[in-house]
Amino acid sequence: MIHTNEDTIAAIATAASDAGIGIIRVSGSKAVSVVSRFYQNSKHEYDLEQHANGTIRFGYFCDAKGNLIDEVMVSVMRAPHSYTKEDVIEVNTHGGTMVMQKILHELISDENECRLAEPGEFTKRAFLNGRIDLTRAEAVMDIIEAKSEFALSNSEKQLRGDMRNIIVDMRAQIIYEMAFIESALDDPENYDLTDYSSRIMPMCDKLIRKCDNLLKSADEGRVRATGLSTVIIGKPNSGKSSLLNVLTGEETAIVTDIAGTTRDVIEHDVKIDNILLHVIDTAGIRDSADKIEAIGVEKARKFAKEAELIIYMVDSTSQVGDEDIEILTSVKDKKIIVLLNKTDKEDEIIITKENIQKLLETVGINTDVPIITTSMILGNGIDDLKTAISDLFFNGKLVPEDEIYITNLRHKQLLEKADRSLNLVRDSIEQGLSEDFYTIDLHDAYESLGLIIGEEVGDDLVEEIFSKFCMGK
Ligand SMILES: Nc1nc2c(c(=O)[nH]1)N(C=O)[C@@H](CNc1ccc(C(=O)N[C@@H](CCC(=O)O)C(=O)O)cc1)CN2
Ligand SMILES: Nc1nc2c(ncn2[C@@H]2O[C@H](COP(=O)(O)OP(=O)(O)OP(=O)(O)O)[C@@H](O)[C@H]2O)c(=O)[nH]1
Ligand SMILES: [Mg+2]
Repeated sequence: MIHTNEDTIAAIATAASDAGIGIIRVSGSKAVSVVSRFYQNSKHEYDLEQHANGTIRFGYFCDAKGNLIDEVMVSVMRAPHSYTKEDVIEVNTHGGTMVMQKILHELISDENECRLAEPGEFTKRAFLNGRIDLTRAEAVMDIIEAKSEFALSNSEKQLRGDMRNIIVDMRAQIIYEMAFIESALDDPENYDLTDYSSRIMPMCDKLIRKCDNLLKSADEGRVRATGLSTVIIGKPNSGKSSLLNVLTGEETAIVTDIAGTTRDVIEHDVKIDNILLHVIDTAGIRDSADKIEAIGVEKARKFAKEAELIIYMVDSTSQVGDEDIEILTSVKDKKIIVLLNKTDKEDEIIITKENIQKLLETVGINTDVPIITTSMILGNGIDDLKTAISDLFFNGKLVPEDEIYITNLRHKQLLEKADRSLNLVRDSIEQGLSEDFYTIDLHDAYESLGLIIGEEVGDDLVEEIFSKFCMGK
């Protein structure tokens, strides 16, 4: 059967796991009549067709033969006042996977009337029916996937329409100039292009700056949203796994006093204030005859190479030397924080911050690398570590700013394209080319920005974007 946007669709909107309540959502012109077939009110006196909009009522959901499946609550939201702008019914059942599946199965059994929704199809309809633009539809997905305070708050801003408004505003400025040029070329008597280039130049610069600022936010936005990949490396027994455990607040990794305890990499997401870190604990680096340990050491080096942040762990009660130089050299171009650990063993400390400073100089690492004294046993130095991370990556700003960050690769690429087109407009102006030259590039910029909010976007792209959504959304 060919799926169309006119079909009535149904899907489980809540998680596919046992929960208190589950919602099965139905959308489309047949929604009310399809659900009516299975819905009974306690006194049989009540008809779904009469159900007041936006209200919820108790009743029974029975199968086609009239056998009770579950007691439910049903809400009706008629077009256009619904999520999809179509008639929407939500059946609230007990949230067992079995009961939700059974009800869904009844609803979609008669395929001509109602079929299973594709992933993201409800939100796709909200977009196609004009309730939300593409950035807001994408925000819905981002909210569901958000794993940090930042990711969530940024996506909520996008859902609110902040991104859309910026783009709409930029496009309005572009189309105004395009219209002006066109009118002037058609009707030179009434529209004067004398000195026009000195007027359009500032506008162009402003738009380019806007693009550049948004693009700048993209890299920071990604780190903030998906987490900073952070690798803890150092010699065996320095306290790397202890740090991971302190950060996660649980026994995530095995800690013993035997050098070479950690062999494989251990990964864990850790939230530090508003920053999400993807922390990777690794095997202590040394030459090992043990085959398994040697593989672990190789892995540690590989992960360190791909990391965005290196936490270099040093045992302050143990000599530093060639091995440290060798490890630090391999990560010298990364952002590094050095932890000088085990400082609770006051009498045994032989390595100081100054020694580390010298070591870093030997390796040729910038001397403003933070060196923090810590004790994993006492939990000392963790706050300093947090501050150092926020300084390194966010200039000390931990609270998300009110500005919106670009976190979507599609938006980033289209903004880059618009940026390039606007720079071409700028070049044309500088070269004193005639106005009709600008319009081509202005139009390209206008189109690229339009694709971000979903105007002039083709069916293929719409399919691709919404197919990444989850079921029932
Ligand atoms: N039960 C339930 N909870 C949900 C949703 C839902 O669809 N059902 N949502 C989504 O998945 C989100 C809420 N988003 C929504 C956005 C708009 C409309 C809506 O009906 N809008 C209409 C009418 C607005 C009104 O009456 O004020 C409109 O914009 O025209 C519904 C939900 C999160 N929680
Ligand atoms: N006194 C003291 N002992 C610590 C501290 N941090 C870790 N230790 C101890 O040092 C030993 C090694 O700690 P681990 O966290 O397993 O060290 P590691 O760097 O993961 O070691 P490998 O996995 O072998 O590379 C354990 O006995 C820890 O209890 C600290 O700050 N002070
Ligand atoms: Mg370890």
